[in-house]
Amino acid sequence: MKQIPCALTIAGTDPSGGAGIQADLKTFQELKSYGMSVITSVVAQNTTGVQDVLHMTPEMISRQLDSVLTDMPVHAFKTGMIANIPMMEAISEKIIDIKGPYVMDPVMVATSGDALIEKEARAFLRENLLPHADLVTPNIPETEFLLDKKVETVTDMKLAAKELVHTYGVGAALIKGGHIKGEAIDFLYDGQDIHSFSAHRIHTTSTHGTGCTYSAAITAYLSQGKPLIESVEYAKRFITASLQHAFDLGTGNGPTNHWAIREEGFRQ
Ligand SMILES: Nc1ncnc2c1ncn2[C@@H]1O[C@H](COP(=O)(O)OP(=O)(O)O)[C@@H](O)[C@H]1O
Ligand SMILES: Cc1ncc(COP(=O)(O)O)c(N)n1
Repeated sequence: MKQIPCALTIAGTDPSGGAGIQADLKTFQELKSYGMSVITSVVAQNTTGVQDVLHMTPEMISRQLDSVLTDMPVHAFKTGMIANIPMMEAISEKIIDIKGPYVMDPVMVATSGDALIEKEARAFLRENLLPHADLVTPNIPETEFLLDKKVETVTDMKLAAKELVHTYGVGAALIKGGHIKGEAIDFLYDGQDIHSFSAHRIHTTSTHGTGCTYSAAITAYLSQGKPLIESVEYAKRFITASLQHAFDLGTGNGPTNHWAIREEGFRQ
């Protein structure tokens, strides 16, 4: 029987469907991996910002992880919003048993500017969860929080990727350049070489959930057994198309278009 690629996301929710668990599951589905999810926080949010948050207990996160891990294969998984230290402890205890690659999207602040992680938890994430990850995908502000220094140029981005791997023990680091001027260029350091992934900057305000969708696409491709560099390359095309055809929905920063590859018609 054909093996079904299975991808898991451990993240917060977005009832308006553009970010978090909802974006991840849509992306897994679109890219033909079987999607599974463990919810860390229920977030009342939409394209304009975050209205309220309810955190799951660490016990409930562990129970959800047990439900998945005792019954289902996980060929790759990602983490997104993990708001506090007890949640991080619960997650790090369970994920060490998962064999598939781990993609960490170190979610800290929503596009709207609302904080999604407690300040004291940032260092804990870096010291305790990051070393378990095969890939971390910070945007520029997240890279600055993780390394406690300014990242302003492409040279800074490349150095930051190397520092995350060599000093903090993550397998590979992809620094995303959505927040600097010019080309939308991302740099991946895999422990050996720097690889760049570039796209023309698209003039759109529909960027809600961009980081979630990108890391979910990488996770989907990894769950299918594609190598890291190829997974990032395909995911970059996916996120660029999703931004190019982004939906004009909501009154704030609209969601990206998870169906975009059908419109672009490129092969996966
Ligand atoms: N306006 C844009 N045009 C094209 N690509 C973009 C644009 N904004 C972001 N990207 C790309 O989208 C991905 C997410 O990047 P970024 O915005 O930095 O992350 P986040 O959503 O986590 O803040 C990266 O590949 C980045 O280069
Ligand atoms: C639950 C959750 N996780 C992550 C984000 C970040 O979204 P973005 O990719 O726009 O920075 C979000 N808004 N909500």
